[in-house]
This record gives sequence, C-alpha cells and structure tokens, in this order.
Amino acid sequence: MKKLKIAIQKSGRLNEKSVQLLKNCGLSFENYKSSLITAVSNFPLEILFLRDDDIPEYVQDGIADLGIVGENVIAETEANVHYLQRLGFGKCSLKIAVPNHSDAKTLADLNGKAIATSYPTILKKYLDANGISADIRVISGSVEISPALELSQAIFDIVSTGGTLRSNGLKPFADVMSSEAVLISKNGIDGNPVVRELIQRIQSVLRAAETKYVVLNVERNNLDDIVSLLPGVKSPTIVPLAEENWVAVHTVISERDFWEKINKLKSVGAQGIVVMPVEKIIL
Ligand SMILES: Nc1ncnc2c1ncn2[C@@H]1O[C@H](COP(=O)(O)OP(=O)(O)OP(=O)(O)O)[C@@H](O)[C@H]1O
Ligand SMILES: O=P(O)(O)OC[C@H]1O[C@H](OP(=O)(O)OP(=O)(O)O)[C@H](O)[C@@H]1O
Ligand SMILES: [Mg+2]
Repeated sequence: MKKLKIAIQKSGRLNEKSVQLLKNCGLSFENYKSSLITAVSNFPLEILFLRDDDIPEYVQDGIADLGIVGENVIAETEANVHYLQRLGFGKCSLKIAVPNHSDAKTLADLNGKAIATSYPTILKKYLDANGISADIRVISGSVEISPALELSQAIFDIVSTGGTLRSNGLKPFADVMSSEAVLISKNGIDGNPVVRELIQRIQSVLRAAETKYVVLNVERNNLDDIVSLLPGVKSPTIVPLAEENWVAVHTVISERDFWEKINKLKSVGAQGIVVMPVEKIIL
C-alpha cells in the first residue's frame, strides 16, 4: 500500500502535542527532526516535519496528504484544504490590541492608523468587512513590541493567556478569530482507508482525554441514586464486594463536569472513590 504523508510542525508550539497525539494513536516512529521526514514502522504513513506556515499549502498541493496545523495559519494562507478533525490543543485567539493609554474606543478609531501583524490576510479581510482603512505593517515576529517602538498604533496577533500583551503595555481591543490545531487533508482523500483508520484512532484518543475512569464503593441501598448519576459508556459496571450489601461501581466521567459529579456521588453515599486516566475509548 502506498504510504501517505502527514505534515506536522518541526518545532514550536504544536510540535510536541502533534507528536504525542500520533504516538498515542499507536504509531511507532523515531522523532528524528533533523531528517525532516520519518517513516512510521507499524502504519502506512510518513511524517514530514515542516514550518507551520508551509503546512496548509503543502496539503493543498498534495505534497503532504494530511497535516496538523492551527486554523489561524490555514486562514492566513487561504489554502483550499479539507477539515477532518479539531484536535483540542493550540487554542488561542487572534486579537487587535492597542496600548493601555490609547483612547481608541470603536473600530472606526483605527481608520488611518498603522497596525503591525504577522497575519496581514486575516487582518485585511476583517478590516475590509468592517469598512476600516488602516496601514497594515507586516512583521514576522515580536509584534507586541511595535507600538513601543512607534512602528504602529495597534497590533494584531495571537493571544492566549494575555501575558505578552500585558507585559508590553497593551490591552485587547477587538477579537477577530479563535483558533486551535486541526487535522486537515487534501481534498478528496477522506474516504481513503488509511485516513479513516487514523481519524478513528485520533477520535478514540481525544474521547479518552476528556474522560476519567472512576471506581467507587457504595451500599446496595444507595445504588439506584448512584447509577442515576452515571451514564458510563453504556451503563456502569457493578461488582459485588466481599463485604455483604456493598458493591463497587466502575464507570467513566467526563472531564467537563468531573468535580460536580464527584460531589454529587459523595452526597448520595459513594466512598473510596478512585480516579484513573483513560488511554483510549473505542466505540
Ligand atoms: N500562546 C499560544 N497559545 C496557544 N497556541 C498558540 C500560541 N501561540 C501560537 N499558538 C498556535 O501554535 C501555532 C504555532 O505557533 P509557533 O509560535 O510555534 O509558530 P511559529 O513561530 O510560526 O512556528 P514555525 O517555526 O513552525 O513557523 C500558531 O500558529 C497557533 O496556532
Ligand atoms: O497571550 P500569551 O499567552 O502571552 O501568548 C501570546 C504569544 O504567544 C505567541 O508567541 P510565542 O510565545 O509562541 O513566541 P514567538 O513569538 O516566538 O512565536 C504569540 O505570538 C504571542 O506573542
Ligand atoms: Mg510559522
């Protein structure tokens, strides 16, 4: 079978989590970044290590069949690719920010102003859609420093915790887009059996990451209350304990409402609650 190629970031914010995701899918490979391409020994796939800026176009042009990249980079390159799966990491926003002392209040106050960014395409589209005419200054990094250097009166860049904005005396002014890492493919390849198998594995890893395996003990006369709180994958597993009238309940709980659920379980008699990570959930 012809090997497919997946492009991931060579180094930077998405590299480690992309590598980890593929490894969690059971793919075995050496992380030889210096070779820029590595073969997976137990799955028909090769991994290309690239600058993230190049990934959408490589996938669009079929040089790579699949890619893992931020939605922001896809939007900036305007590459024509197919979205297969959101991956839940690399979450950030793209915002316009202005100096803390700026008196700009509405978007119209940006008319005629200089805005520094590494994302000119996304910014231009946003300004055009809002009827704003500004001078877009393209710089490749350290964008947040440009107002202090009097290169611009505003910036447009990635914001996550907001720490970089704060430490450069800037405040958020307009939210333009949110982004996370996504799995993309070239058009027309999503029916390929290797792609389908990879998506299935990725989904089972993502499902597991949102889930905890929980074992708890409860007296039989409180069991109905406990079970009514627990969906499980199908329904919880009930195992009798050596002590009469007691059972152990095995189930999975979503990370999202984990503490709320645990507190409710305790309030209806759950004891000795043990929580474990889940590696994969295959439906
Ligand atoms: N602070 C952040 N928090 C969360 N995600 C981020 C953050 N900064 C960037 N990202 C996401 O990670 C991607 C890669 O960021 P990184 O800073 O490694 O890019 P880069 O310097 O352009 O890398 P490359 O050398 O591959 O061109 C971004 O395009 C964005 O999707
Ligand atoms: O809101 P924050 O949590 O501070 O994150 C935002 C910063 O993160 C990214 O830079 P990164 O740290 O990846 O460095 P880079 O400029 O070298 O890409 C981005 O370009 C911002 O500068
Ligand atoms: Mg880049």
